[in-house]
Amino acid sequence: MNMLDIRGLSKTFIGKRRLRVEALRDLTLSIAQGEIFGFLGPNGAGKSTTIKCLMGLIRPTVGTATIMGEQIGSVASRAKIGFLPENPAFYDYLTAEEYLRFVGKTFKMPEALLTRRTDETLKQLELWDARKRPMRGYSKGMVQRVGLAQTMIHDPDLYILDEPMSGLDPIGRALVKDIILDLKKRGKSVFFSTHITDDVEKVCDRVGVIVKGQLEALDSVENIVRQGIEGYIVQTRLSRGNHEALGGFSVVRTNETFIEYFVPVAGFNEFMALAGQHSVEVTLVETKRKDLESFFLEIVGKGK
Ligand SMILES: Nc1ncnc2c1ncn2[C@@H]1O[C@H](COP(=O)(O)OP(=O)(O)OP(=O)(O)O)[C@@H](O)[C@H]1O
Repeated sequence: MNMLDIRGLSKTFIGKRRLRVEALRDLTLSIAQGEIFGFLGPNGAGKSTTIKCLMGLIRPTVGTATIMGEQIGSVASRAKIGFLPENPAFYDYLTAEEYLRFVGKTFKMPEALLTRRTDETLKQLELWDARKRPMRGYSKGMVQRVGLAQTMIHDPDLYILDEPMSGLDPIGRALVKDIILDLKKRGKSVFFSTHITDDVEKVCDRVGVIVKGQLEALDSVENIVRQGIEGYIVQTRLSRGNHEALGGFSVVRTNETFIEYFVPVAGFNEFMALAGQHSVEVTLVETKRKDLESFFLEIVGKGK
């Protein structure tokens, strides 16, 4: 059974002066157990709308979705998820420890388990030293970490996180990435939204790119990166062989020891044959690939 199954989900908002906004159009996708899925899209693409539908906070106009077999919006489906909203707001007169205990109680966790999980989670999110302080004195990064902590307290199998790295400094981002990877190791599934490609490249198995409410691409990160091979940077020793024979290839860099050529994928065999025939010594070959960022920008560009 899939952890998450979305079938033809659409949401149209009727705004001021009865203006229609098609925030989400016919979204279909599934998340398998143990999968980390990045839902990537620019601002206003429909990421939060999707997540709000999955959490039962708004009703889809058309379509359905199930979470481990339970209909979205049902109490049974909500109990199976760790959910981080886009801009979490807490009862800030509570301490992190009190708040986590409060959340755990809403999941009806038994006392001994709740105490153990509260301590573990506070430590994992590096909130242990601040656990007895009211959250109103917390920095933005600490509040975001409490947000993540409350998703983990009941140790759910599926995490739905709306921009979990937003507002965090590089250390905070690295911590969140480590936590997501740790969840994966423990067989958990994560669906998270972001507009930052680097977050996806580092932690995700698969990515869906959404633009203007439409899913424009859905593939494994590995495939995207592999398909993005543009060619090779081949380094050769300047003092060896007849470099004129390689005049058909563009030189990308040169210094007193080496000349580096850009060799397109289709020209690689020819380059190596010519280098061999003319005694040019090849010292290094590096793959030149389009990164996920370029892939994302291309898709967003097409969607405009
Ligand atoms: N309650 C609402 N009423 C009218 N339009 C809405 C409502 N909520 C969202 N929208 C519109 O739906 C579209 C998608 O918004 P959504 O918040 O889902 O985007 P997003 O991908 O999460 O963006 P961001 O990265 O900026 O958070 C936008 O055009 C937005 O203005």
